Amino acid sequence: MKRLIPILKQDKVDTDLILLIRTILAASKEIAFRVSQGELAGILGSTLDENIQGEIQKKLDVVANQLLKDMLLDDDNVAAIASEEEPDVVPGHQHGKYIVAFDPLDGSSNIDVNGQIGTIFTIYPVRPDVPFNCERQFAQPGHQQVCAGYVLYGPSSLLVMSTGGPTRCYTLDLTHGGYLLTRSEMQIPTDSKEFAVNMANYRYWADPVRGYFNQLLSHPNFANSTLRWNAAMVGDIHRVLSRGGMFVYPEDSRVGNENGKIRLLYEANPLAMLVEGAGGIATASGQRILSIHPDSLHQRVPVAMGSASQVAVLNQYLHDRAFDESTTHSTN
Ligand SMILES: O=P(O)(O)OC[C@H]1O[C@](O)(COP(=O)(O)O)[C@@H](O)[C@@H]1O
Ligand SMILES: [Mg+2]
Ligand SMILES: [Mg+2]
Repeated sequence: MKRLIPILKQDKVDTDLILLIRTILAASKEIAFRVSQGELAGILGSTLDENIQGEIQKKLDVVANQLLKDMLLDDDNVAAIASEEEPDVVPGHQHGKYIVAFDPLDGSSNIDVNGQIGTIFTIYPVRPDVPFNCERQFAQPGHQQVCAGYVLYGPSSLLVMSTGGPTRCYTLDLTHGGYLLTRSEMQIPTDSKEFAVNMANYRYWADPVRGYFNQLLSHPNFANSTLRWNAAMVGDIHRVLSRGGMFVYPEDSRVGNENGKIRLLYEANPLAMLVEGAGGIATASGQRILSIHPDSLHQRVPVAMGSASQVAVLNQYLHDRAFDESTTHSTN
């Protein structure tokens, strides 16, 4: 089985970037160990603190965030970091070549029930035109990412990562502690019957979104459709990368959810790079996610990503409904 570092060298990845990836993965192994220890490691349950998202932080959110922060700030290649659990940019080294953003623990609501959880990360080159430690460093569209990945802490710990080429999957080998290549090129089937959405939010959706899911649940064209929802985007996207399907988190009428729940910088962008690298598509209201120019660290985007034709059908439906509504209004 091939090991990670020789593969990155073969892919001609910059040496400093390889060292930085190694730093992130060292933190992920420590998190994987704590996760496997569960209550024995005292990582279950909540803190009394609220993060910038207005969510009560889980103990493991805080532990994972601190582990990644400590290790990254020790790395000279890092100019600045951003995290779901940090309100602002955390400055690193003035001459660092890269900036890193991460969701230290994705699927927080699954922690106390031993469900699937993960860590999502993304790396960009530092912008030479703005100060190394300011928020504008992170105002780069997703297609500027030089590396994106997640570690899924499940029955086995898996790393899925791209440095711009294929989306590859590695398994953490507990016998020698390294990630070994287990899937050299993940390819998403173009079509699928599986979809992932939190249907309980139906009441908050706009009519066109409701209309699409009404069709999905009743129209003969969509017979045999199957719903899967892991409550951890990293787990749902891993299933999509492994056997196809579509992940959707629409905008809705709840306060704060005007753009849905998924954060652009450290959730949507890295997962979009992996999905596109595996032949799928990743959109926000029909627009390519990787072309969006971020305007704030924790901004959210409505998401539809996965099997290309499945996502295209959804976007076409929403586009047609929006068009119908606009023509109806203009003729009234
Ligand atoms: O509670 P809901 O509506 O099912 O939302 C689940 C979604 O929220 C998330 O858990 C948000 O991520 P965090 O756990 O990192 O906050 C996603 O992973 C998941 O897809
Ligand atoms: Mg998350
Ligand atoms: Mg999180």
